[in-house]
Amino acid sequence: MMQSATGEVDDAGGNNVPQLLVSVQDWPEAIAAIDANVDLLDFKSPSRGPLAPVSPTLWQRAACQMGTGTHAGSSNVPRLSAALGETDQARDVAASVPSEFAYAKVGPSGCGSRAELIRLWDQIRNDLSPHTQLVAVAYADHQAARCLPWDQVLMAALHAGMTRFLVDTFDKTSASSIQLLGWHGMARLHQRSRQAGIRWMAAGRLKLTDVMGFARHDCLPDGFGVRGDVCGGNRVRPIDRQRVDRWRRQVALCRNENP
Ligand SMILES: O=C[C@H](O)COP(=O)(O)O
Repeated sequence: MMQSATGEVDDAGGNNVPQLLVSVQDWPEAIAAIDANVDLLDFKSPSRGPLAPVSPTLWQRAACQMGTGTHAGSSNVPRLSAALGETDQARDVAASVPSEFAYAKVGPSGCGSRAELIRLWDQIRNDLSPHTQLVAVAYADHQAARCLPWDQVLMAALHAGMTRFLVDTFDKTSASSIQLLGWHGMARLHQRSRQAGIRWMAAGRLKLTDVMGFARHDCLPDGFGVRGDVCGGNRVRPIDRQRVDRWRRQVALCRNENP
């Protein structure tokens, strides 16, 4: 078992990083992702926004089947993650997230100050089970989302005692997080997260070919989050199992090259 700078034990097993998170919108997609051995199964409704929630019924189903590790036919038990939506929507649904979920994420759009963001996180954390960790989300296109840039979200997360940080994009029709921040920005983000002892995950219209770019620029995150690229570019279409397999192999390659 590996312990992070924040004292957290790596529950995925030793230096098994980076990990792969795949966002799914229904149960057939969840089964495909589980069978492809993803590390994190993230429930999200991609046609309704960057971090829109699925119905609580689907959360319950996942909790029942995965919480007990009884998904028939697969030995893989990924950890569960719930996208809660942006601000008010997240406030409405947070209390319905089953305690079997390891992580939840709230979109920060419209939170233009650190105080506002921390108030939102406090409200959501209050409604989540103590077993569910809230992940701080920054949008690389923060101007489009009318929220704070990533470095200020990271500092706020540190202040609020959060230990996980996701960089994503708000506008899913435009640039990727890499195009928005550049490799220089990604390297800074990586360095600042490491200094802060916060685990970070890269997302935001990433492509399979980007994975090795992170390795080349010496800024491999603790995880990659993907949806659009495993759907063949259109994130509202169903995920393609072969594409998930390719992502899993590529991420595994990083693991082997960065022991
Ligand atoms: O949390 C990860 C997101 O679902 C990424 O979605 P995307 O790859 O379509 O930008």
